[in-house]
Amino acid sequence: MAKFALGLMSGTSADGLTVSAVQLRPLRILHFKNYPYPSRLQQKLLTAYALPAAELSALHFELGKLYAKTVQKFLKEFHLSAADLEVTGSHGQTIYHGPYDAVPNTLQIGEPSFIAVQTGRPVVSDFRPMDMALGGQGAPLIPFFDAYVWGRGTPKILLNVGGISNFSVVGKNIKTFGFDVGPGNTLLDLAAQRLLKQPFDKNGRTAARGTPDVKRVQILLRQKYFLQKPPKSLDKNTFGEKYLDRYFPRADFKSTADLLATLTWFTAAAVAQAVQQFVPAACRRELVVSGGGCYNHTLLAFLRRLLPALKITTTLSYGIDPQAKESAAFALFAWRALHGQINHCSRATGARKDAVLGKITL
Ligand SMILES: Nc1ncnc2c1ncn2[C@@H]1O[C@H](COP(=O)(O)OP(=O)(O)OP(=O)(O)O)[C@@H](O)[C@H]1O
Ligand SMILES: CC(=O)N[C@H]1[C@@H]2OC[C@@H](O2)[C@@H](O)[C@@H]1O[C@H](C)C(=O)O
Repeated sequence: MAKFALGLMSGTSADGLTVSAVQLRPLRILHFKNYPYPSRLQQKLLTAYALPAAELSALHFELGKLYAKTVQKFLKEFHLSAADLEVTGSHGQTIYHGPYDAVPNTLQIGEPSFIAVQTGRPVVSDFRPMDMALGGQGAPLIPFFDAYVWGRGTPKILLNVGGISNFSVVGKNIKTFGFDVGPGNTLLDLAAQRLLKQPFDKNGRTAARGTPDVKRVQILLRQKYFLQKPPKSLDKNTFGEKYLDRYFPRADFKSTADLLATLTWFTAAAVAQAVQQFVPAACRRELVVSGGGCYNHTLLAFLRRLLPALKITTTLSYGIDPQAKESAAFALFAWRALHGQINHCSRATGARKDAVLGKITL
C-alpha cells in the first residue's frame, strides 16, 4: 500500500476525536471516523481552563494516551498498517486561546509521545505557537489547506461552522486570507442543552419552527469584534454561557423555537456581514460549507436568504466530507512539516512570514 498520513482533530465543541487517513500525492482522504469522548471527558475539557496545574498536566497525559489508543483502533478498523504510516499530525485540544492578552498565548494539550510510541512513527503537534512567535494570532490555520486544495480554481469562500465559524477566501490569482468570523454552534448547543435537553438542535428542526429576532441580531453585529479588520481569531468562550445569558435571555422570547431561530440567524448573519464587509465583490461567488453546522438545514436556509447571489455548497461536492476536512488538514500539515515545507498561511494569522509550523516528536 502507498504511504499515508494520519490527521487528528478535536475541535472547540470537544465532542470527540476525528481521525483521517490521507494519501498525499494527490491528496485524497482514504478513511475517516469520529470517536466521541465520554461525556465526563467532554465536560472536563470544556472547563479545563479553570483546572489547577496538577490536574491540567494529568489531563494532558490522559488525552495523549487516549489519542494513541484511538489511533490503534482506527488502524485496526480500516486494516491500515503502521508500516505504511509516514507521519501523524495531531492538533490537540485547545484549552485556552488568548491572542489579545498582554503576552499573546494559546494552549493545545494531548501529549504526542504516546502516539509516537504506539505507531513507531513521527508525530507533528503544537502547530500554533510558531505562528504566534512570528507575531501571528495562532489561528486560523486551515486557510493553508483551503488554498492547497482550491487555490487554483474559481474564487471560493470556504466556511467551517464548528464551535466557532471561520472562513478563507481562495482561488486563482487571489492572495488567500481568512479569519474567525463569530459564533458557530456554541451558543446554539448551549441553548439546545438547556431548553431541549439535547446536545444540539438536530438538523435545525426546532429553529425552523421559530421566527428570528432580526433587530436584536443587527444590534449585536455592531459589537467590536465583528467590525474589527482581519486578521482576527476567537476563543470558544467568547460566545459562551455568559454571552447567552446576557444577550439571549429566555424570557425575551415567545418560544424556545424563536430563541433557537434567533441564535441560528446570528450565526448566519455574522457570516453574511463578514462576506459583505471583508470579501472583495469578485470573490463573492460560492460559499463552500464544512463542519457540523452544515447539517443544520435552518442555518443553510438562512445563509441562502442572506447571501442570495452566492452558490451555497458543501465540501462534499469536492470529494471532502465536511466532518473530515479539519483532521485531513492536520495530516497535510504534518507531512509538510516532516519534509521541511511551509504549511502556513501568514496572511490569515497576521504572522510576519510563512513558516513550517509544528513540533516533531520522533
Ligand atoms: N445533524 C446536525 N444538525 C445540526 N447541527 C449539527 C448536526 N451535526 C452536528 N451539528 C453541530 O455541529 C457541532 C460539531 O461540529 P464540529 O465537529 O465541526 O465542531 P468542532 O470541530 O468541535 O469545532 P471547531 O471547528 O470550531 O473547532 C455540534 O456541536 C452541533 O452543533
Ligand atoms: C485556537 C483554536 O483552537 N482555534 C480553532 C477554533 O475552531 C474554529 C476556529 O476557532 C479556528 O480558529 C481554530 O481551528 C481551526 C482548525 C483553524 O485553526 O483553522
